[in-house]
Amino acid sequence: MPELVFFSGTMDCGKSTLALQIEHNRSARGLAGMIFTRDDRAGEGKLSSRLGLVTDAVEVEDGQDLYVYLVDHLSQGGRADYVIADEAQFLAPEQIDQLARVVDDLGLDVFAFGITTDFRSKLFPGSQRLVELADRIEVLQVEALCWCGARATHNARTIDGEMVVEGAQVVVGDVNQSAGEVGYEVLCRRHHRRRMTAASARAAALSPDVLPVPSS
Ligand SMILES: Nc1ncnc2c1ncn2[C@@H]1O[C@H](COP(=O)(O)OP(=O)(O)O)[C@@H](O)[C@H]1O
Ligand SMILES: Cc1cn([C@H]2C[C@H](O)[C@@H](COP(=O)(O)O)O2)c(=O)[nH]c1=O
Repeated sequence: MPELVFFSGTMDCGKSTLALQIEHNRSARGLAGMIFTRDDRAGEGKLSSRLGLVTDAVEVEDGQDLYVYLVDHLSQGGRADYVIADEAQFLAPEQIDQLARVVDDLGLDVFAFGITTDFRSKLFPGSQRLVELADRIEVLQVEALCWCGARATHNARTIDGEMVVEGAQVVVGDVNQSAGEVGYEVLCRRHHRRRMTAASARAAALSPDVLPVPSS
């Protein structure tokens, strides 16, 4: 039975790498994938992993009907044996419904990859719809870690290493950004709740309040 599978995890946990591996294994067996993405850091029409792999993809536009796109592609003689959708958190809920229809009416597997929650730990609308509709949700096995060593479950947005909680839901960016740029850091829930990033934890550890007082 074809399935809609949602591979989810924090930023930087290997989602795009897995998408590229699925694509590689299937195309090595002569299957043809339709690869969708939206706002990948590598630029328009790209699906990229931090391991350096990249492939071409169809850049999804606002209001684009993904079911109709596939039907048009197939009826013009194109092939599609399965579908990959990376950065699926950026898709509109209607586009997730269209992907579910691709599974049910066209009989294709759809593998969607994305983060579930934003920097305020609120669901992205596309991810919410995936949680509602997916046949299966797979949490990635390679755990990203918080600076404290615990499993990272949340995504923080940072400016100069400090966590921010105001701003637009969508700001394309990366972990390990340079000074002054909007960046991201993955944290465990405890440290996300306390807004404690690696930089603020380091600063707190160096603060005179917590330095050991020499005994006289
Ligand atoms: N230099 C490296 N050596 C080994 N693994 C790396 C290296 N850089 C990144 N990675 C792996 O790649 C993962 C990020 O992969 P990526 O597919 O870009 O993540 P995502 O799509 O989830 O944001 C990291 O969690 C890490 O496991
Ligand atoms: C938390 C959060 C992330 N984003 C953006 C930042 C990146 O461009 C992508 C996630 O990419 P990855 O391949 O999973 O690393 O999402 C955002 O726009 N808003 C957020 O709150």
